[in-house]
Amino acid sequence: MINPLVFFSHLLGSPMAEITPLTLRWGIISTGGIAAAFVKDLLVDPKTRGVHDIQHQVVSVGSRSVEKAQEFIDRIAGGDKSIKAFGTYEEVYLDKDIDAVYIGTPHTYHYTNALDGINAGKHILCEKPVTCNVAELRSLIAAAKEHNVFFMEAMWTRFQPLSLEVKRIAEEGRLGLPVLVHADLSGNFDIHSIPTSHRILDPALGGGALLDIGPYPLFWAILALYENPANNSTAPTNIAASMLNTPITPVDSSTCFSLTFSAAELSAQASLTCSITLNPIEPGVTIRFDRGAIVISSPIYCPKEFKVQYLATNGKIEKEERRVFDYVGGGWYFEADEVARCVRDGKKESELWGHDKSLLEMNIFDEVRRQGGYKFPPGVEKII
Ligand SMILES: NC(=O)C1=CN([C@@H]2O[C@H](COP(=O)(O)OP(=O)(O)OC[C@H]3O[C@@H](n4cnc5c(N)ncnc54)[C@H](OP(=O)(O)O)[C@@H]3O)[C@@H](O)[C@H]2O)C=CC1
Ligand SMILES: O=C1OC[C@@H](O)[C@H](O)[C@H]1O
Repeated sequence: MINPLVFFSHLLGSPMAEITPLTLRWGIISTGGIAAAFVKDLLVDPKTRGVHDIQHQVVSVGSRSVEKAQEFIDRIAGGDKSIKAFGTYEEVYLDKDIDAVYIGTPHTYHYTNALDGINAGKHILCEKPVTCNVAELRSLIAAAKEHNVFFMEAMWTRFQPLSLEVKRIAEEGRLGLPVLVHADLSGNFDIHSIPTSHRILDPALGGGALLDIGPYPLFWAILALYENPANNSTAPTNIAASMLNTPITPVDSSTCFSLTFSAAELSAQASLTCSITLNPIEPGVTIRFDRGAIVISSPIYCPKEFKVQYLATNGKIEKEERRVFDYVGGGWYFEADEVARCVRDGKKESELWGHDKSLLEMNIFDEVRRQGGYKFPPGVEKII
């Protein structure tokens, strides 16, 4: 017989729950900037964000050099002696003490790294963009199904409390249906000062604006338009794109792409831009509806506030509500919590950022690159 107190408090993630939290044991691939940010967040006590049903443990770190792996553990995890430092990624995939692998290498390595982890029977959280092209992604999804493991692109913004609230308001009906999304992510990478071997400039590492920061404006279009029930999960009927190249290497410095959703009940468009030479703008995202707007502050990968504007019949703003979000840590642990819960519950993909959304993203990026004339150097795409 189910004890209702335990049952309901489990659903609420309450400390009253008489359950042992699941500990997800992580192996980390690479020691770069995002791997450091992700691991710092894994080390934040989940109770500080009201999470009591799962927890995280960093078990091993793999780098192309064992010294770098150890230096990473010393710098990020206070030299924790229980964390293993490996000088190859393979040792992480084969580590019997881990459940899941986090991949933080440059874009063009994601396919091979994720495939190696899947083939070793590990659950995978792989940085965005999940692969170079949709063919690679299809192959990874097939491999994950064959090996019966969880697989997800690390689209961390989807799991942040602000995004969950934006989605709730967007779909509750008061604003009507969404009509237009404007979203921009720009970041000045000082491309004239960094080496051409930097991952943001090197085409062999998938350099340029689209693949690195394009996922975020697209994410907001997916959340607001693709996910809207009136869209019935249909892909855009039109994609139009253009790219500006850097004068330094053949990667895009800025990209504009627009999407039209008109196959189902929804008639809506997204106008999306990204740049590696411009500074961020405010607001980063505006979602316009029949009867109002949601206006989201930069940085759009981890916004801390948004405004909801309700329009009167004359089109003037009759009411504006401001919502502010704050939390300890960087905000990457929300995606890690999702992985832990999915693994605990035997799910092979997330309901919030499932394979369909990564496939949509990579299909759109392939088309934007085709229209913009962005080609990877030969051999970079492992599957075409
Ligand atoms: N979700 C988010 O907020 C963010 C996501 N990202 C994504 O994470 C990925 C990595 O970005 P970032 O951490 O900034 O990159 P970094 O250059 O800082 O780190 C990449 C790491 O990958 C490893 N690596 C393996 N092969 C290569 C290679 N040929 N050249 C360079 N590094 C290599 C290295 O680790 P080692 O030497 O230890 O093997 C390196 O430290 C990208 O796909 C990016 O899109 C980036 C920033 C933020
Ligand atoms: O994911 C990202 O978000 C922040 C950017 O600065 C970074 O280059 C990108 O990879």
